[in-house]
Amino acid sequence: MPASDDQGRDDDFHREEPMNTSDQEPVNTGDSEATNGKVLPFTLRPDSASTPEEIPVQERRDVLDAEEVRHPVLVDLPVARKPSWWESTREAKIRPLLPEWARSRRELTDRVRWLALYAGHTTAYHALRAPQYAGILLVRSPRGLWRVLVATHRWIYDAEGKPLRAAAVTASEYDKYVKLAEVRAERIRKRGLVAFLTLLVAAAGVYLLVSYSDALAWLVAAVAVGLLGKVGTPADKPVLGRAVVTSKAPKLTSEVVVRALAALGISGINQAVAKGPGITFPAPITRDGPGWRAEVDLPHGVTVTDVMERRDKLASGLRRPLGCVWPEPVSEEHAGRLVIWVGDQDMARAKPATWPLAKSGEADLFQSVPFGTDQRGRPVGVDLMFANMVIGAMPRMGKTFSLRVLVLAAALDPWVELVLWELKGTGDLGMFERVAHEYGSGADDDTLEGAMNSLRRLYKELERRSKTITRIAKENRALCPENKVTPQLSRNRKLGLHPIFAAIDECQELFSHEDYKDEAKKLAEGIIKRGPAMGIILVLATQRPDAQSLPPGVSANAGLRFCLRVMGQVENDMVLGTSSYKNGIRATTFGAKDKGIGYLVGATDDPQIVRSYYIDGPAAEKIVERACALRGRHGTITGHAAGESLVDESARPSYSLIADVASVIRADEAKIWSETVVDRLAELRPEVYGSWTELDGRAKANQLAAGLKPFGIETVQVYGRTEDGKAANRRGVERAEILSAARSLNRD
Ligand SMILES: Nc1ncnc2c1ncn2[C@@H]1O[C@H](COP(=O)(O)OP(=O)(O)OP(=O)(O)O)[C@@H](O)[C@H]1O
Repeated sequence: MPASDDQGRDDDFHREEPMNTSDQEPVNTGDSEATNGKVLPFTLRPDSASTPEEIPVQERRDVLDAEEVRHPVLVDLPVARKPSWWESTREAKIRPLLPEWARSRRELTDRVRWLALYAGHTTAYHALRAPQYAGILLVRSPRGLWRVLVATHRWIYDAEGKPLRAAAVTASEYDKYVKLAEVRAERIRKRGLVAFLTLLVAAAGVYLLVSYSDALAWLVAAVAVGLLGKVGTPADKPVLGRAVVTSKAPKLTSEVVVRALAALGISGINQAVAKGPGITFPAPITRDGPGWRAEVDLPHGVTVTDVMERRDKLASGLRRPLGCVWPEPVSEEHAGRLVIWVGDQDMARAKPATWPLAKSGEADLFQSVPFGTDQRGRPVGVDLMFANMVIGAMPRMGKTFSLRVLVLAAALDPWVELVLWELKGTGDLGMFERVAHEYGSGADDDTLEGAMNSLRRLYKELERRSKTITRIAKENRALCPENKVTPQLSRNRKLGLHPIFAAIDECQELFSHEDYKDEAKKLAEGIIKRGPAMGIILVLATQRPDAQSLPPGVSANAGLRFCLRVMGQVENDMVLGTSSYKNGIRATTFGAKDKGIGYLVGATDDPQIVRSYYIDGPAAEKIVERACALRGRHGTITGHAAGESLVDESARPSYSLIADVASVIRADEAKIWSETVVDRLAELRPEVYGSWTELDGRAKANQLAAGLKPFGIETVQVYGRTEDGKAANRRGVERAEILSAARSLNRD
């Protein structure tokens, strides 16, 4: 860099002034050799006394372009201003008066119950062993008596002074020895008297008690034997056994945490640790539930995600099993604030908590329903109303079990209509037949058609409900302030706005079915988008969370997501939402034994790790029995549960697809494209075929093909011309075939 023209005009200007040391900014010509590549403090050109703002912009740019003068912008305040007491205190975080467990009624009851159980068990354990303890004490009492006698003798005869006297003899210190002997004689006299009097009082007391009653005599003897037995007990062989054996997890210390973080291979952490205290702890490491909680401020530039994605390495660094180590972000703080919770026990091995509604109680879907517990064993609930849910996992990881918890909760709300389809055919939801309005289990075409019919009904129901809600909102705004179903409206049977809980297990059977996939996707998307406000909750569970099994339009609109173990990033993001994997929310880190454990997104601001409540088949049956009785009382056992046929004969449509297709094909059309037929059908009967028109050309053809299949009609390739005259070859039907099928149906 060339030297400045101004160099030498005023030598003072060449001094590197420390920044902000005077009111008037120092001036520097910016000689490159002098600065040696260093960024200089804020400087002004020497040829004027003007401030930077007064220098013409172009001129300043030229100077910068030529790199003759550096102009670092002053960004820091000259003096760091300390916030006032008022400012800092007002912004301060208020710490709760009581610890979290004391504020939660459920947790408090849990603890009290546990304490009572613990006390009861310990008492019973020792009471049962009382004879054994008595025997041990009796056997050890002679040794205890001997120890008491020896100790008393040593005390009276001043045994503690013996080494001093011996030392005086060895050193031939006559005076000293005489003094010590006098002290000893004095002590023996006094202590002998105290011992004699004590013995006398004790003997008199014992004599009085013994002569008062035999029971007292026995009691005195027992106490004496007990005390002597205790004295005669060796230190390493206690009389009482342990009623409860606790396995103590190692204590978590800041040293252990820093060592583990430094072993993650994150360069930002390593550099900071090498330089000094790069990792800080904004709060002390404390016990939190059944584990330790450390709050950590990571070095600048390191994020919690960096640590979360190395959870296995962190566990290795902490020397704990993977299922014990749970790093998580603190969303209300900065991206580098990390909380590491280290459980005493592997989450998968911990005893599953009991579902709070297992024995008694009703649920209300307008409130949170208990779904599972987090790593600390705290209950986690989900607000199902106004939400939809997607559950995804690899096979056998607990998908159906977790869905079952939600269905049980819905069953225990007597106002909720249950629509349940289990498309695997194993009858995992079979116990709900007694309470479900619609139910089906199987992977066959009839069951799939039944599930499709349910979706079609719910889709239509959206329309009816939206009209009802609009009308109510117009008539009485207070009844429906937010244009959605309220608890009050849902209880009014005349309005038909009760919550509908629809669950489809193994939904991939529909979304990947050649004939149904397009329609199923459209219907599910519509329900998932518009259903929540109308009181319709759709829960979809799948063991194959990919784009074919769970259309992105469906998964993207689900408010609640629960992802148990999956194999890869795609499945993870499919269930938990885009970029979840990148943000460290990785259900891929769960192991094969982490059954029922998954990431729950949408229930709170931050994703949570939750283990769904474990309710096995027989327990679920019992709960459904209760739900059935409850619904019986409210008169809400309807549809399938009430023995009504799923296909209501009276409501069987008076039209038929084949007749409708026959009626929309003109006599001069020997062959016709399926999509043209669908458009004409929609005009003919919009309430039935209206939704088909929203499909694209190919999907319309698939839809018609699926509809005509039961009549034995297959679609064929039809050559024709589009509206703008272009030739095209598309799927279509032959008029003759349709007419013959329609005729034979009429004859039947
Ligand atoms: N919360 C839980 N706690 C402990 N074990 C569980 C939990 N949930 C499920 N399991 C265990 O996992 C096993 C598989 O559960 P489930 O049948 O729900 O799996 P799935 O994912 O539905 O399987 P598939 O895909 O084959 O239908 C169950 O037999 C059960 O023992």
